[in-house]
Amino acid sequence: MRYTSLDAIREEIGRGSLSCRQLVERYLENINTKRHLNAFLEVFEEEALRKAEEVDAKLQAGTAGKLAGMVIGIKDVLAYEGHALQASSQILNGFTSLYTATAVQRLLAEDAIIIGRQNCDEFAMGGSNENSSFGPALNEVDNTRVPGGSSGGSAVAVQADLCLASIGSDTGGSVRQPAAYCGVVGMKPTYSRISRYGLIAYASSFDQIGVITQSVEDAALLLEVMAGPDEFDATVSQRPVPAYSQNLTFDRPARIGFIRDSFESPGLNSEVKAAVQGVLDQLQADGHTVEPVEFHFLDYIVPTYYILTTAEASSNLGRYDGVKYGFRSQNATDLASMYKKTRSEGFGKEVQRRIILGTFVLSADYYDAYYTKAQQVRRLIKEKTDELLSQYDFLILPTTPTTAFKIGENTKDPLAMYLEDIYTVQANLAGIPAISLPIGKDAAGLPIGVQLMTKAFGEEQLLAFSKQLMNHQPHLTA
Ligand SMILES: NC(=O)C[C@H](N)C(=O)O
Repeated sequence: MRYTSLDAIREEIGRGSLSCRQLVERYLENINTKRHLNAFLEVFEEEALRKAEEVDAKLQAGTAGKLAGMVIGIKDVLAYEGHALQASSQILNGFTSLYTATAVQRLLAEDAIIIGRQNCDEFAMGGSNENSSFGPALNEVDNTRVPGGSSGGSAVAVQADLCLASIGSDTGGSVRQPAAYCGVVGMKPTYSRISRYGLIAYASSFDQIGVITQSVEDAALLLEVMAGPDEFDATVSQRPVPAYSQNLTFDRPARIGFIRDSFESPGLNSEVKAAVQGVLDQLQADGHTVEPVEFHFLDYIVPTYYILTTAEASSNLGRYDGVKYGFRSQNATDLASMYKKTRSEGFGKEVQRRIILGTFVLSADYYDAYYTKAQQVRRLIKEKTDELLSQYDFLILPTTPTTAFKIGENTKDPLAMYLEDIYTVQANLAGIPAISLPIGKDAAGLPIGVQLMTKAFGEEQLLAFSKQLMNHQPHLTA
């Protein structure tokens, strides 16, 4: 028996047959029996139980917040005061957060229970969780396969019923891709919708906090709680936040464009293609307008993404120098060797690769050829995407070209790994919201996800339509 939404939990609590303490005990037991999945780097056992008792008392008194009964795991890139934080990296070994991320603070203020810190790719760089310095998290469906990444531990935790929801971050698909591989819901809102204060920076013009849940309803509720202006992050939108969870009805025919180029790309697995085609057919049968659209930038989006994100990362990660945070090499003889050795020993291979690539594209001789050019292409991608979204309510495409691949399969070939992001990075380049919904399984039982994108700040219609899509097709429920 598993709970698939906060509503189901609250109903049971209301009936008197469940308390928050019992709920947390149940998740702790699951975490314990499924330790091999390596989803959590740390479990806040005592603290979660204490908080559960507090929430039980508040529920009795009628003073509990919106998220009472919601047990959440947070990706190891979100600051939580007094708790270790290390982006799954050795360079932050021994570091403790001095403050709490705004998003996490808002969850706590609504009585969410934070149960632990989740495994991910180092500094959120990766698509398989294999770049974690704590080893990969494992896909629960098949332990020889990756859960996706970078929010791999967060997706597995929801897949394996170790918590009800997870908070991850999405720079180029890090919430949606693992959600697809694990058969759960993953949503990344509009860039600037949620404060990034307290989120470890990877590529600041792309990074967004996102949610991984079993139901669209829970995604809506979490987004509504975390979103909105924040004095600690000047890039956050001042737009008021709609009550997403109260407006989940979508009762008109939608105009849907499916990106034809994404269906014709050679790397697309035939079972994934057939599953997404099945969704399109169903939508059409339901009276929605479904039309193919041209998007000729597909070949450019992965290079553009990796030039710009590595450039931003090379700058953001400059702060880890052994002076201020976490790890410092013991093998240094002078200041310069301290910087060098700290960074060489503290960062893993993929992070070093990206710092070097980013430094290269920003170097004086190559700046215009790569960085400036990539900024221009980003603009074109954004303009084309916005244009399509002025004609269509939603754009639909697969979340990923394949289902979860084998551990080790892509580690020797970074380009193959980067190409897994081909369908997800468009939303980050354009700054628009996108969601991955579970739509079934391949012959081996591996989950498949479909992705929907909508215009900036269109979260309300995206969530409402997603709910309809999930409810309407019985096989779509997680
Ligand atoms: N961080 C992300 O959103 C995932 C992407 N695969 C990356 O490595 O950049």
